[in-house]
Amino acid sequence: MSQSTFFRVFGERQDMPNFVFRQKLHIFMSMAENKPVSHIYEGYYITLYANRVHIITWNVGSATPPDDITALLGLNVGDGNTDMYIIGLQEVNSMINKRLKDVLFTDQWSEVCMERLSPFGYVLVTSQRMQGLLLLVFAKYFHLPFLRGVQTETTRTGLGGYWGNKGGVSARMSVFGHTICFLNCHLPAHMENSDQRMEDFESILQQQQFEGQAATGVLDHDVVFWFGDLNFRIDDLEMQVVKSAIDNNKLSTLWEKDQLNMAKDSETVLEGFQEGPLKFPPTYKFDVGTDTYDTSGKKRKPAWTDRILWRLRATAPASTGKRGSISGLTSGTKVTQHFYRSHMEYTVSDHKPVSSIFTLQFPYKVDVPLVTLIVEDEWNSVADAIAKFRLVPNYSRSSWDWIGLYKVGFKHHKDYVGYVWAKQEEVTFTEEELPKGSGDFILGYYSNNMSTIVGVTEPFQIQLPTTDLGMSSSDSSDFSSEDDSTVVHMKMRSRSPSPHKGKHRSHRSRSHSRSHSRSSSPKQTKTKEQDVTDGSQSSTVTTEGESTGHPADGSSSQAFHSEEDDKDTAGSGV
Ligand SMILES: O=P(O)(O)O[C@@H]1[C@H](O)[C@H](O)[C@@H](OP(=O)(O)O)[C@H](OP(=O)(O)O)[C@H]1O
Repeated sequence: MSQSTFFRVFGERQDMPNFVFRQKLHIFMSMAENKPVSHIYEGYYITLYANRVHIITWNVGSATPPDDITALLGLNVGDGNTDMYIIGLQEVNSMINKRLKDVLFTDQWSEVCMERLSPFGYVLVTSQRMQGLLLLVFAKYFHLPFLRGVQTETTRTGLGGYWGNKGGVSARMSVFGHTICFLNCHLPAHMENSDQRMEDFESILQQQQFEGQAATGVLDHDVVFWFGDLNFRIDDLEMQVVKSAIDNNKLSTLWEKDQLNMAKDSETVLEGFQEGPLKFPPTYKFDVGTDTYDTSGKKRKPAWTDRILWRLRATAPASTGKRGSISGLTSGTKVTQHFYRSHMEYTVSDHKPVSSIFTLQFPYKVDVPLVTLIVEDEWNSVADAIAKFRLVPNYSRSSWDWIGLYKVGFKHHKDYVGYVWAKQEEVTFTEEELPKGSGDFILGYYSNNMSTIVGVTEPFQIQLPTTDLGMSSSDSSDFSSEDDSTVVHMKMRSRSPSPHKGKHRSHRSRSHSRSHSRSSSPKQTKTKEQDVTDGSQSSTVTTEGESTGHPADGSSSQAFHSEEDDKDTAGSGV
């Protein structure tokens, strides 16, 4: 690649010194050939591998979700470049009757978040609930194959560790090969409990241990985001002084009395944690339905109870970057905070939500999918409804792996239109089982051993002539013998509108490798699971018992849980 082409393609500065160009080109070429790049040259970051993460924390005070959370999610102002949404809530209504309902159905907060985010291409990666604490992790659907080793943890610290009204819930994963942990905490309330808050935080860190070789403790992760209702208060200052500072926008006078800021100087457990400046007024405590600080008999002093911090594994001194952003540098990963703000317009709770947007920059990126799916750009007839797939060597395959057909705008991996067991490298979707009507769809390959989608296609259009659909079976819930690679057409659960209106984009597989062969006629599949091994790639196959359920029920996932479960996949470099 010539220097001028490199500049044009990657938008790099024309006046880049030649030696920097050569270093960057070297990194780029190494990555293009899937060679890991283990170090950074002279402090120059290649800017290709940035992930934008939007974090929200909100003590919702048992309220039902407000009508519109568009502004909270920044969907009205965003440029669509956010890769992940992390939503940490506290005090989600967990009265016993509500809790039972939430077990049977999705809770209202998860539902409203999925409802708003799915039309923009975000799917729920994982969620964890512990009484009032709820953590939701969303990502653009095409990132799913690169979010691996997803695990969650919960720790109760209420009533001496027996009650989950206080504590922490976390989700960890490797994101394009870099380990990240998101920890949502609700620490003890009240002014006098600052030490207890620190003790509980330490206890949460100690107790939360994940499986696997890489990053077993929260602080072992390359990046940790710690957020929640941390409940720290403003010491010493009288109510009137605090309120006057808020009214006169003299917030800096309150910073040094903020208990969390003060604890940073003395508590070793807080070493390395960084936080942006608190330029928004304290987010606690408000009269519900207003922007007025507490007028109740409790007369709580305003405080920054709701916080978002981050930590890089091997910390270097924080530096102030361009445009006042805060940066840190370690292990080749860089975190830049863009916003740290509150949302005063939300009044359903006695707390205001707080949000922050971060860019994570990585010197390299593991972005080779474990499974590459290949489909036609358009399915205009039933004969087009074929998918082929290739597995990377050492992929821990299961005979319960399946390929889901998803309408673009789907909410989570179970929100499929239909599926086919992935028993051989070419699978067909029969006429009866194709979705009715037209639209943009993707295929996702679900790994039973990893409990996640490990390969996706780009959107393709299904638009079948009505005659093709005329013979559709009225009973779409039937399914055939498991020996057939047969799509089971499921009733759509909680479907969302597609963000793509009409315009078809011609894509096949989301991967580096784009070989686009397909046979002209659908192959009838009768392969038994023991024969599934792809001769050219020697993938391993886990052989289990018979399945009678649909894949989302994970009929095999408990009884036949592979030892490889939850590991960052072999051969993935994660
Ligand atoms: O959720 P829990 O575990 O029941 O804990 C309560 C919660 O932290 C409330 O925010 C707090 O009210 P304030 O925010 O008004 O302090 C209340 O204090 P209280 O007992 O003084 O009402 C706590 O008991």
